[in-house]
Amino acid sequence: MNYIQTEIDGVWLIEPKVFRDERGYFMEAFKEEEFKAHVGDVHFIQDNESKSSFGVLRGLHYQKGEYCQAKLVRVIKGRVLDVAVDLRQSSPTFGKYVSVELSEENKRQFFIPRGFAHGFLVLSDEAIFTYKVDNAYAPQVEASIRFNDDTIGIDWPVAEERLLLSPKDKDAPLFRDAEYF
Ligand SMILES: Cc1cn([C@H]2C[C@H](O)[C@@H](COP(=O)(O)OP(=O)(O)O[C@H]3O[C@@H](C)C(=O)[C@@H](O)[C@H]3O)O2)c(=O)[nH]c1=O
Repeated sequence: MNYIQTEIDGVWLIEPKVFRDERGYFMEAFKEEEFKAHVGDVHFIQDNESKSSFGVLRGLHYQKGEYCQAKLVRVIKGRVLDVAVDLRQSSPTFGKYVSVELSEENKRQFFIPRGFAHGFLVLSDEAIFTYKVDNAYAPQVEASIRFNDDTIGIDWPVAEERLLLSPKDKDAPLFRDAEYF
């Protein structure tokens, strides 16, 4: 696997080695020791999966305080634009974001450490998204930031009229009202 540092410290792009033959392909999707050596000692405790159709935008999500989560995300069907927003107040990239296209074809993975908000937009007809998290789901402290907040200025490649968001995400607070880390 190739571990590539992104422009935001702590956010990684991971490219698995894919072995193709006449049967199809094989790849190692997660290797704890290797992950630890490159990225750090993250103990994942839960795997999640969601399916969404074109234009679905989930995010920007985070869990507050001690329930914050690191996420290792990937796409097993379709194509998405995945985005991580730095909420770490002492970080030189506080308020900045990094985005990457993840797809069934490129099989890239994206690691988002604790202290970030995360979201993704589906670019294919359908996408199945799967991810590991290192902390328990805690609905009492889950929070969203508005996907089109001007301060963050994410360049989403689908027109707003075509987006489908949950009511909670549509009315999410702005970045200036978020809880930072
Ligand atoms: C995230 C989550 C949701 N749920 C339930 C709550 C709810 O009834 C249903 C759908 O939840 P949501 O609308 O929050 O699902 P969704 O919008 O897909 O939320 C996810 O979005 C992406 C961008 C992330 O980064 C994730 O951490 C998570 O916040 O699933 C769980 O039971 N466990 C979980 O870990």
